[in-house]
Amino acid sequence: MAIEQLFEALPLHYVQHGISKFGAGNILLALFVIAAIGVLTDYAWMLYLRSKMPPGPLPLPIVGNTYQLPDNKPWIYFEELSKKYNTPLITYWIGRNPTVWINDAWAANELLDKRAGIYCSRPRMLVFAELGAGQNNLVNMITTTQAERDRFRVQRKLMHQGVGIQQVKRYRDFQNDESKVVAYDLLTSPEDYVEHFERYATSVVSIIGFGRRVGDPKDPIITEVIAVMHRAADLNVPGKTFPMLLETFPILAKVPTEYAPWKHGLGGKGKSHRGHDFFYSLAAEANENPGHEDCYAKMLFKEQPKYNLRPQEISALSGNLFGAGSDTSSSTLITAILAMRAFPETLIPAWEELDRVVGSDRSPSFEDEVNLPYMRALVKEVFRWRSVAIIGGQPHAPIQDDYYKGWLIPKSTWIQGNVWAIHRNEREFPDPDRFNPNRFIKDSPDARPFPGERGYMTFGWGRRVCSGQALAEQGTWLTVARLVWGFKIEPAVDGNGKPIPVDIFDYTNGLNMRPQPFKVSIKPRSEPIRQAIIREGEQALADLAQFEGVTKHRMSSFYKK
Ligand code: HEM
Repeated sequence: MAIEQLFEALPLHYVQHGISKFGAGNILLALFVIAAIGVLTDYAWMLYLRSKMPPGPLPLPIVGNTYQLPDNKPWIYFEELSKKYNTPLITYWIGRNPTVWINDAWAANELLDKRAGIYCSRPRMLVFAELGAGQNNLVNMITTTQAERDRFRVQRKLMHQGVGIQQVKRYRDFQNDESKVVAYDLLTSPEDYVEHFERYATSVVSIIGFGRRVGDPKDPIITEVIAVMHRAADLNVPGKTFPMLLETFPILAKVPTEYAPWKHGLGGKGKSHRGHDFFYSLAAEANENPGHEDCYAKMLFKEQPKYNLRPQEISALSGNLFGAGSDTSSSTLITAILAMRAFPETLIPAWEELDRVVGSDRSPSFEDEVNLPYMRALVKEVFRWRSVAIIGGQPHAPIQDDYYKGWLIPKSTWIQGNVWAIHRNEREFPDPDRFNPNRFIKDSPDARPFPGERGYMTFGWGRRVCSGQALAEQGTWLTVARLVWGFKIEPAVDGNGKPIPVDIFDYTNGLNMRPQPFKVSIKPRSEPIRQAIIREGEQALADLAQFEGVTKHRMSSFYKK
């Protein structure tokens, strides 16, 4: 920060005057000495902090450990480091910025859940926050001052009014209908399963938010928003290239975008609000449309005077439904298909249970959940096996200095929960890459103690735990149960009739990860089941007709402006 201010405050005429008085060589020498002292002092400070903080590799001056980072999936590397140092926490320096990586469920629970009041903030984030919606978006909100915490509470409350545990029960009918449409669509184009899942997830949040369903998998609201989410997820992986290096050299963010290739593709002054204008326009349009009085956008406009909501806040609150809810939920369903394809033996007990409790004439409903313990365990294992938010979403940050096992965790440090490492710890999940629902069956020899009642940390922690968790859990349960009930998930075959293998490690590199495209055969399990899927699908489409509608807004047109 001090460097930035100095840079900004250095008027040109001082420099010219200095050169004529002392000579360019002397000036350069003086600058070099000052810079060297600056770097050494800074490095001494880094080493001092390092001696107090959880262990990790030795950082270099200025660049820290940045250049030791692997090109891909750094969470695997951090898991290895944690094993190497034999500590649940490690410190890794991206430039001059230390990040504490939590690689163990019990440590994550102790710090982020039990000490939630301390670890409730986010750190200063340039790429994701300051060049975007900043404090207007709940996801980024720093909560170090009382005023910030008060605003955070308002935003969490408003999110809760939309997708809190009690609220999401109201959405079950149309969520169930949209899930029936997925099964119906899989009958005609099973090879497009990714599109069907994306349409389902987007449509559910679109009905909640804007009272409008999304019936066409090619609707730009799906393709454009998911593309933006993938780009954001890629940008936010800790890396040794720009834009992540901006986090450690914030001064570079001040350079005008036209002279700063490292900022291309990010927001910029005057342009960074385009995405927000888009979501605000969607919300305002929904607010003016007659009908669906209980949609989230209308609620926000109703509450606007009471909470003095800024347009950017309305935009972020409603946009988060898409941003946080559609890619995550659809990626989880893709993972479920991969798991079923790679571990077919896990479907046999599920089919036995579904056939006994539900039968072939209808698909499972929310009411069946209580009678389907194996299905419940299978869905929990989907959440555990390959969690979509693989580094726990955005970092947390403590609002004061804190200590864990004698190590210092300074105020505002980046704290990242390494869900990859947490969910692959042999102590809690023996043979962790095996998809094994028995881990979640009570008293099973494969079950192990795990902090918290759910048995996984897929949705984050403490006061920042995912606001949409209840919605995502109920929808994932229902849709996965329906897929298992309805379909045989088998190897696809190539031109020579040979089964096409799948790779359970072949995932994307984003902060929200999903399997790379893979081929699979999805066929109805029996004729009566096929008939039931058609019957229910057609009925669901008729029920959903009340939500048909089009928007005049396109995200791409906002970006072209
Ligand atoms: C499978 C689906 C989903 C997964 C795995 C997931 C996971 C996460 C994770 C890990 C976080 C960060 C938590 C933390 O910082 O400790 C998060 C935050 C958040 N999620 Fe989700 N999410 C999902 C679906 C949704 C949905 C459907 C919505 C909304 C409709 C949503 C809204 C949010 C919001 C608003 C936050 C920010 C909370 C805050 O910073 O206070 N998520 N989510």
